Amino acid sequence: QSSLPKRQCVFQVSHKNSGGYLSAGNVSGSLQLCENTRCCIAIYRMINDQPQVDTLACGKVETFCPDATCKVQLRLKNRFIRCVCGTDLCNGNFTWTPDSEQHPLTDSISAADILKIVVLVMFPILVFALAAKWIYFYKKKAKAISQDREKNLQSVDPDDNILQPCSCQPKTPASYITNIELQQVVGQGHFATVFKGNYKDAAVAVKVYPAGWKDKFTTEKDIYELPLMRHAGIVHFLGAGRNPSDRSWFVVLEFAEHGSLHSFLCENPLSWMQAQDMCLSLSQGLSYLHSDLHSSGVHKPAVAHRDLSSFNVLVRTDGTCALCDFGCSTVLRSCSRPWVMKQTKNTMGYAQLGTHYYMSPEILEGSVNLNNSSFLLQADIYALSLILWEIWMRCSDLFQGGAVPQHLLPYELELEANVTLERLFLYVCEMDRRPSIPESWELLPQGSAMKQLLTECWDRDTDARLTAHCVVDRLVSLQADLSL
Ligand SMILES: Nc1ncnc2c1ncn2[C@@H]1O[C@H](COP(=O)(O)OP(=O)(O)OP(=O)(O)O)[C@@H](O)[C@H]1O
Repeated sequence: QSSLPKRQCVFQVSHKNSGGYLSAGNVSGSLQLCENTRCCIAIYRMINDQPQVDTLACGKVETFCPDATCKVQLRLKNRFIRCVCGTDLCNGNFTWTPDSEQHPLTDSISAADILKIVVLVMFPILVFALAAKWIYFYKKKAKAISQDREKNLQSVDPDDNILQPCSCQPKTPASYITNIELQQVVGQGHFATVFKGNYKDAAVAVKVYPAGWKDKFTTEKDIYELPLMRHAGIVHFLGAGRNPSDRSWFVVLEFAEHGSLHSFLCENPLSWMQAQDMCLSLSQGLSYLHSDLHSSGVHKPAVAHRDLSSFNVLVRTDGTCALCDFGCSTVLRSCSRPWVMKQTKNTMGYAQLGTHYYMSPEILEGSVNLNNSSFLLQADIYALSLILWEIWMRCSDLFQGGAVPQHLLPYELELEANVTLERLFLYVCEMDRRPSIPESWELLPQGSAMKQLLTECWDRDTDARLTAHCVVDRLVSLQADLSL
């Protein structure tokens, strides 16, 4: 690229996202000389069915732009039109007619593009319709479950045959999950209700799925039952079954006294050592989940969590963290690289599954390569970095001389609560922005290492992100450097 003259693109940005695109190359008037790309970009916002310029600039991330001219690509519920092209000033020459919107790209799109559009546009609609139906169904069931909560879970239905863990796991005795007394509700997720339960005077957590959510239940149970899944960084699985009275499905887990990391951080500021224990145990859990292990003839495949957030991390009494909620997870089979996904249909629905604050730029944008599932692990790393940021933002030792901020979700400050996917997309993908790191951290001995760790994990370039194993090493050496 260095021997070629720099690509010239028309430059015009709206106030909101000028920061991100200004850095893509030197601007002179309405002309920009691209620094690291040969692609120009044009983004139009649809207002009253008419496109209005949002951004014209050098592309920030595109490395591949085979089209010489600016061809319309529909994006995000048709509210934005975007094109990427690869000739000088090509982004200034954009023609649009309502027909091109109604029949998008019929002349030029490939089968892969059609698939992408179907996945991005049709799938969310389908999921939304199913979700609405489910909410109705679920509310009825949840009410019934709450009314029954004082009753014991009765013996499992032998016909369901789900208490047969894989041969590599210690067998879960059927008697273990009988006669669990359900107490109060401790969590209400999208799919299931989590109760605190009592089994032989010991606290357990019982996650109850309504009868219609067998798929979700099975995905989660199958992940817990993988060989060698017992690890301090993963909540301990005790058994699974079906309640014959209302046909609901349940998994029984170790009970984490402090509940989710999110609620813990809302209520508790942390010392540096507490924060460090949490970051380390969480990263170790993820590193273990991502690892492909062979031990004594037993194989644990790599697993991508795919819904990592501070809501899906639990805090134990000793202050360590454990991963939970594997209802969206995917097992990666690794006979030969690149990774092969076992559950491809799950992968297509990724964007709808994650808690959206934590969705990585490539997932938000839908630009992932579905043939190479290592992107699933890299998307987990992006989410991990946001959780590390959340933990450190509640660490009072990192705000000496000032009050520790209240707990905030990533991007909550910048985009307010209940941010839409569209605003998140603009902020994270188009503007390439991330949660802000306090300037005062630069004065701390560990500040620059923390900043480097976060920025390398939430890098726009998925291949540049650290592995979970590497995050563990960095956290350990961060602590070791401070102890010197
Ligand atoms: N083992 C446990 N011990 C204590 N609390 C738990 C446990 N498991 C889950 N919870 C609580 O229940 C909440 C919901 O659990 P979980 O995320 O597994 O449910 P879900 O329906 O799959 O949620 P999601 O909406 O994220 O898919 C957690 O955020 C946590 O507060």
